[in-house]
Amino acid sequence: MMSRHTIPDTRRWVVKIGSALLTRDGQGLERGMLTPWVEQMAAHRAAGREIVLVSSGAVAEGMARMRWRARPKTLHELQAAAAIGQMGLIRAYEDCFQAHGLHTAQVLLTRDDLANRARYLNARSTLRTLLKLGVVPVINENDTVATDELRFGDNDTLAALVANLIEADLLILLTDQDGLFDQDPRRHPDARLISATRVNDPQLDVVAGGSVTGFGTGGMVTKVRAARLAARSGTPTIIAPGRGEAVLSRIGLGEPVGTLLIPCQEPQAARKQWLAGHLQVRGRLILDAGAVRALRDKGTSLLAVGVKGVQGAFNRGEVVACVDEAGQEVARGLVNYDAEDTNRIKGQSSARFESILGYLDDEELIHRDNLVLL
Ligand SMILES: Nc1ncnc2c1ncn2[C@@H]1O[C@H](COP(=O)(O)OP(=O)(O)O)[C@@H](O)[C@H]1O
Ligand SMILES: N[C@@H](CCC(=O)OP(=O)(O)O)C(=O)O
Repeated sequence: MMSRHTIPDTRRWVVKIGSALLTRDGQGLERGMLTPWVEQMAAHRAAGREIVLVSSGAVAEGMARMRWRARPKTLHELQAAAAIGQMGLIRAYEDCFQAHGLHTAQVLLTRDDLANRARYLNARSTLRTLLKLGVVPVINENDTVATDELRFGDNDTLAALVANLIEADLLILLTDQDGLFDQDPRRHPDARLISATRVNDPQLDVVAGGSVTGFGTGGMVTKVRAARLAARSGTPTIIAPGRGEAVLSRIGLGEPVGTLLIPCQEPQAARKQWLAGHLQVRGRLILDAGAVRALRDKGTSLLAVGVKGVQGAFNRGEVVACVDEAGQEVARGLVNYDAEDTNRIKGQSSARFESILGYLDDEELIHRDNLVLL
């Protein structure tokens, strides 16, 4: 099993710096704050590690520049603040990394970019190319265009999906606390730090609370969820204190910093991770009990004969959720027929597809290679 001892051998890191840490309670960015992190990341780069940075703080920096004291309420003001602040964020990182002879690249992503297969593959190749060129990508959500339904919302989720995208060896979430505690240390001064546990530890759902500062988003809830997402590519997560002395250097040495969340499954194939990380599905297929058993226990493809109902308007090749009769999601996958044709062939064996539809594309409704169990 992986442990702290294996961390020094990790090569590709995603480091996320959270809003709560960067904003200094709404005062905006201060370059001096970035200096130690950048210095340590540059040292890791020089030692052969690849680093992708996910940085929050655009909205807060935009607010500070416009001298807005309260977080704006309307979406367009928030998006304007993000656009203003992102300039400062990127400029600050560029200056700091340049001082170490390193180039940076700005990458702004929306949830849709990772949900669309072609754009996902493009983002992956671009990031890989940047890493090969020795550049440090600095990623944030593209807040200017992201609408509510299309948002990651918090950068923990974004960082985890980036870790999946590039199959990172380690995800580090730098925050304003020493790590994950058994209760929120802001409210309970006697809270105790959890040093390491597996991502499927049910205790995690009990202890992780939300964010209370008004600057961070999601708190520990989204960090635990991010660790579980990252685990799909076999990537362990460390939630660590951004203000801790030499925090990134110590993590690289395998020292017991923060909270280590350990994956407990074999890494999934990249295509399956993409499916599982898909935050939006186009439709739902309601399966009978036999089909649920076949998917879960036998790892088979989904056949139309086991489908009782079809919901949503989806096209061939889009992602749909497979739910049991109680509505619980069992799996998701890329469907081989559009919603209208799926409705016509549901409950039927593939031998009848041609007479019903006038053509036969695939015998399976979802092939097992394009299906991931949840
Ligand atoms: N069990 C817990 N352990 C540590 N912090 C917790 C816990 N539950 C809730 N929190 C809160 O999570 C906050 C960090 O999350 P957040 O504000 O979203 O930061 P960031 O911007 O770094 O993502 C902490 O300031 C803390 O108040
Ligand atoms: N994209 C937003 C950050 C979202 C956010 O606050 O996330 P987090 O750092 O996880 O609390 C920004 O740059 O302001």
